Amino acid sequence: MDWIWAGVQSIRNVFSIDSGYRLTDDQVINHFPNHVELTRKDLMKDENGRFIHLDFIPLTFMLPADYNLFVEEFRKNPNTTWIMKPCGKARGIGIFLVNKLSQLKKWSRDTRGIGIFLVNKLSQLRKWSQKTNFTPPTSKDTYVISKYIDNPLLIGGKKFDLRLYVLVTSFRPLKCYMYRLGFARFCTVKYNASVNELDNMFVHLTNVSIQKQGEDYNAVHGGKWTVQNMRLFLEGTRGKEVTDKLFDEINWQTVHSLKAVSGNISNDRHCFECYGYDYIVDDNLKPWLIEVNASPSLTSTTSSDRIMKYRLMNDLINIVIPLVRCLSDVRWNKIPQKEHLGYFDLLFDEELAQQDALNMDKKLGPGGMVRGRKDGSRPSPATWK
Ligand SMILES: Nc1ncnc2c1ncn2[C@@H]1O[C@H](COP(=O)(O)OP(=O)(O)OP(=O)(O)O)[C@@H](O)[C@H]1O
Repeated sequence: MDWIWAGVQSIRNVFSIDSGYRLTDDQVINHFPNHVELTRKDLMKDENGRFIHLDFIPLTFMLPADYNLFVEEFRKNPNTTWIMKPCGKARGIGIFLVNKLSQLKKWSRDTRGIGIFLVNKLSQLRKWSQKTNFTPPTSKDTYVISKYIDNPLLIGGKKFDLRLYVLVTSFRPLKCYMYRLGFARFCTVKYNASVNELDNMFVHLTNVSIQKQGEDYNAVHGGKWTVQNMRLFLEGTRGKEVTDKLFDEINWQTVHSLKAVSGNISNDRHCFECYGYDYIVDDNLKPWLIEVNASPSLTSTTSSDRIMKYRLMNDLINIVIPLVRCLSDVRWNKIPQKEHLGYFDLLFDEELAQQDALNMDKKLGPGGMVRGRKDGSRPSPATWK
């Protein structure tokens, strides 16, 4: 049996028709062929090729392609701050905040090859393409610009985000697991939304690679808190009910982001994926999905980090390997017994949900209706549909 752990670059070679490589019945690999559908900043589209707009993802535009749409939106709310991110990069590289259109114009002048300009006639485009010998922008040239969540929940006055690990063993039917040992990553400098601090990345970006460069970085705890400690803190300060609701909402958003792309993913049974989900929680305790990483970093910055990542790999192997052994029969995507899940919890099993729905229909009879919860919160995992 072969367990292949490949980088996202190598995956293209493995699945390319030219490589002539075919996975055998006892081989599994850690990415789906087109996993980028969920993780590339500019690619989250539905099966009809339309951008997915989910109310838990900050409003986002592509630049330069959506510049006009962006300007329209900007003018509606001129006091909003936006965050610009280069599409093909990670670890906070090339990110900056914008709160004036003039900053964007300056950026477009300073950035060779990505002139932003307004077009209202096709003839202008034609002229431009002749002049520039038109080549479509590559991911290197494109940026996403997203509404900046400027009211993050602060702990000790500092902004943080959550890194959660989600294992997907099948997209159709969707089967996914949430890891209990995720963590919160804190900024080293107290949050300050004032315009003067917009350039201060130690205030705004929670990436460890950025924070590590700051004077106040603490190498012992690495500016991290386990999700479990975060949960306890929130239960103590805000109450159990709202804390449970927050984490239910995070689980629900995760499932919905996966379901949104599930129709587009090549659901190869040799593949599994361990995604790194990044969430920011705002001061109303609403979680916002910021990014999904297909290759979450497995390097460690502290000793507890090392132990956690070791456990993560161990638990992941314990789930995936038994599934590989049944690749050629119907058991290949069965959910393992609870005691074999380690720190993973089953997040969603579409087969189970369909079965539940069927049973519910039978119970209610024709025209029956399933009501939501009285407090308006989302239903529990077993019945997510
Ligand atoms: N819309 C937003 N509102 C507030 N903060 C944001 C927003 N988007 C990103 N950030 C902050 O910027 C950081 C970097 O953003 P993001 O994770 O999207 O970029 P990245 O460079 O791809 O990082 P990674 O290495 O995690 O892939 C986040 O960790 C978060 O702290």
